[in-house]
Amino acid sequence: MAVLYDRVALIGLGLIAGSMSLAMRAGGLAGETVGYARSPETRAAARQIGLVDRVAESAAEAVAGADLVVLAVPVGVMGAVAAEIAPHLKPGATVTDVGSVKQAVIEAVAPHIPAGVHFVPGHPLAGTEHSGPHSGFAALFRNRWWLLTPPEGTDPEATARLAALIRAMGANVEDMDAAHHDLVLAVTSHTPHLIAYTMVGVADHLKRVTESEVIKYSAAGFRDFTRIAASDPTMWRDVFLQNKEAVLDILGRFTEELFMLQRAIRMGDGAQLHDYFTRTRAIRRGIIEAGQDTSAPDFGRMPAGAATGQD
Ligand SMILES: NC(=O)c1ccc[n+]([C@@H]2O[C@H](COP(=O)([O-])OP(=O)(O)OC[C@H]3O[C@@H](n4cnc5c(N)ncnc54)[C@H](O)[C@@H]3O)[C@@H](O)[C@H]2O)c1
Ligand SMILES: O=C(O)C(=O)C[C@]1(C(=O)O)C=C[C@@H](O)C=C1
Repeated sequence: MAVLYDRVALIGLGLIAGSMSLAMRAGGLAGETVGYARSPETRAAARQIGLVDRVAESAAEAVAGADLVVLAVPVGVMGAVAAEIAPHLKPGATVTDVGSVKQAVIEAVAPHIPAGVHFVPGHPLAGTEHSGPHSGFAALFRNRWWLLTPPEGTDPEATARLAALIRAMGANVEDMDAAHHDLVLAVTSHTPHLIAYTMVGVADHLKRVTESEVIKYSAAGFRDFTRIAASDPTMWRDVFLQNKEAVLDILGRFTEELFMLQRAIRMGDGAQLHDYFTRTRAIRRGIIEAGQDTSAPDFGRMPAGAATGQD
């Protein structure tokens, strides 16, 4: 594989940045990777395991001379990090981010990007419940979608080069409008996470009544909820605060459906329940027939055979 960027700076050294670094190393895609994270413990851990080629002591040092800068921090601090690095960006460089929310990140980051530097926002639809410098792995993005939401007027060459890097890491790239992205992700990722957090919270309250039974007899469905509910609290706090409108919209619809099902149960309306579950089963079967495996944790997995990157 050819080197696509001579120097790549990764700001934040957690699951996503770590996985990118390892994937770029595996494919020989970057001349050098330089990383920075705010906490000295994270920088020390990254240095110890050789997560990047070089760990910098400041964000400014990390981005100096970098051809690609990746913002891989919680969405709530993207703007502050962009402000910090802005004066140190190399003319002609590309800045991208991997945040789970796009409109709020664009609003926070774009005003800081100097003329002559390209900003191409993005979001890999791949992750796990783990975080931190030890959690990354090179295959994370393989056969997953990676959405790019370049605002109008973004340099097409900068976007195409970033897309080539993403494909070389094994993912498939699609462009999407940022507002549409936020609504889609509110349905497929953000609200499901909130529901998982809530369900585990309910079980925790119940534990006082049932003692250890909740854990002891937890079946696959509840186990999947606990996996999702183990996700990083800072990341998810920021996602809900930064994608507030779309999540509240979907949550409102969810609550209406839940009340409707609650009423059907109370009224003993078996036909309504059966009809509803028949419809949802058809949706799941339709997804599988289209070749998309939706088994947790892969909301972002591509239809089989859609990968165009290396394997
Ligand atoms: N975890 C997922 O499943 C997933 C998937 C796709 C996208 N994302 C997005 O990717 C981004 C990173 O998520 P992650 O899972 O890699 O998180 P993580 O918690 O594993 O890593 C975040 C890193 O950012 C660092 N950091 C925090 N504040 C900082 C600051 N002000 N300056 C410099 N470094 C700072 C932390 O020290 C840590 O190294 C988030 O915006 C998240 O929404 C996450
Ligand atoms: O599999 C998981 O653990 C995830 O939560 C990954 C997941 C998702 O919801 O699909 C979470 C947040 C992201 O922004 C992208 C991917």
